[in-house]
Amino acid sequence: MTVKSPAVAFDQVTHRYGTNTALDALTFTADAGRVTCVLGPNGAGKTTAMELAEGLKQPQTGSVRVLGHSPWRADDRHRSRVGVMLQDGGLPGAVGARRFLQHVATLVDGRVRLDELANRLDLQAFWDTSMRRLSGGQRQRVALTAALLGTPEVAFLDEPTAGLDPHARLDVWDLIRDERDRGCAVVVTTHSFEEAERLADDIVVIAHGQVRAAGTLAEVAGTTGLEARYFELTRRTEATR
Ligand SMILES: Nc1ncnc2c1ncn2[C@@H]1O[C@H](COP(=O)(O)OP(=O)(O)OP(=O)(O)O)[C@@H](O)[C@H]1O
Repeated sequence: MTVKSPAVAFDQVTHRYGTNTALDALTFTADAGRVTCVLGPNGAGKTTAMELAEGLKQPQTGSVRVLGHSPWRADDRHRSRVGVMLQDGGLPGAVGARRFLQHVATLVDGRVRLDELANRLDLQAFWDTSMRRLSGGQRQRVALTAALLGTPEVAFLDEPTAGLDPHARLDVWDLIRDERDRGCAVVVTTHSFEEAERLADDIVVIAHGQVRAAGTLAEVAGTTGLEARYFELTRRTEATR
């Protein structure tokens, strides 16, 4: 029997900003064909972990592997297999969504997908408005489309539904499930228990740069439910306040 290696693997990853330890021997995996939701309080280290996996930061200690490669050293071919939605969007302000996404589509061979995603996320409603004039939720949908245009094998989505209205949130959840069902490893950071419960196959709870729990949703939620378990795992003590 062959054992498939995980799509994403953090092994004993420590990352410091000066004297501040953002990640402390962080170890977890995420698999193809599953949605892995990463939960944790503000400052827990989620974005730092995502940025390491996206190849935007150089690892200091430990190993990060995505599709078997070190993301920091990865070439263009590797990058084309990975979709990234950053927390701040990173979108240009002056152009409209249509021009921006058409440009991205030519880079990742995603012209056919652009029509599908634009329909599903209702982008035509603001297609030609310059991105600086879009609402936060509209920009989120453009950023998500850009991340998925290339039909990636791994997608890192940093709080993909933050600020979305309830309809848009359902559309995004459906889309994420379909990405998972076609075999993509989808890694989602979120502060929403509802989102994690409705979307996640697997859960990773991080606090102070360490994994406090990892496993299937049922394993992590246990008998008390995800929210109660989360508060138990990330409880603030006087020493950490
Ligand atoms: N560029 C940076 N320079 C210095 N410290 C940083 C930098 N980026 C993050 N940090 C610190 O690293 C720690 C982890 O931050 P990170 O952004 O990874 O957390 P997070 O879990 O994504 O938080 P949030 O839920 O608020 O997005 C925090 O203490 C933060 O202040």
